[in-house]
Amino acid sequence: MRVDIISIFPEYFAPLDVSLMGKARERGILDIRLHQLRDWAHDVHRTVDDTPYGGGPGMVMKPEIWGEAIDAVVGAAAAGGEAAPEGAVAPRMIVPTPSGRPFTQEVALEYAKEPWLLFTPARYEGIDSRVMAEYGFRLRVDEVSIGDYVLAGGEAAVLVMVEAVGRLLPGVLGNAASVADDSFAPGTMENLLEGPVYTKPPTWRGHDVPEILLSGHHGKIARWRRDEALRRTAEKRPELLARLDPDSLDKHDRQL
Ligand SMILES: O[C@H]1NC=Nc2ccccc21
Repeated sequence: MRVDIISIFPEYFAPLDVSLMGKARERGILDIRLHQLRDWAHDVHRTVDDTPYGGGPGMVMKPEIWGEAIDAVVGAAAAGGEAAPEGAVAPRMIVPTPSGRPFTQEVALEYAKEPWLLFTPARYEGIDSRVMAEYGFRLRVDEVSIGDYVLAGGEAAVLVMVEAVGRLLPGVLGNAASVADDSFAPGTMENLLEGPVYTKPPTWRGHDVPEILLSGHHGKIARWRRDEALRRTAEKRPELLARLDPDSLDKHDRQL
């Protein structure tokens, strides 16, 4: 998967050089390319923002700069100037914004199927809306929020999304099974929070690991884990239980 990120703070993405994402890049599973938005600002101060029409606080990011940057990143491939990723003549454009649709595990799975993503994190009050309108015709533009709170800019949201998507790509996680057992993963754990986890020692400061986990009885362990997931979900996120497909609950579940 190719991932292009255009930002005035490309250094913000240094964390993508380490750990799982770093290894995925070294192994060519993820091809992340960072671009400094100001490279397309031609005035001496490399200005990327201006005051909002209609008044109001803060600044809005200028459409011309974004247009030139996106054309340069996308156009090079679309014009054949640069090898576009296999099967993609244009990327999916993802605009992090508090006013976007919720970013969920389902959206991460959707994005993980894409050969090419373009992230356009904004600072200030956001990007002039005509940029999304302009590219809405040529690319699939998706305005997405990672949560109902306000950040200083979209860069942190891009880090969250790249990690959530990157870890789903084949070969990134050592043990593929761990994707299937994720909280919110489709299938048995869909809409359930993961239960508690334990490792050695069996007793620590007087706290014992639940006996069942030491029993080696895989059927009972799976049952205990599902019970704990249902209990934890009921306690912390009851609204998720309402989304559970009743047919996915067995007789035992219903007794909880
Ligand atoms: O994803 C959003 N969630 C909350 N705040 C934001 C601020 C800037 C960009 C994106 C977001």
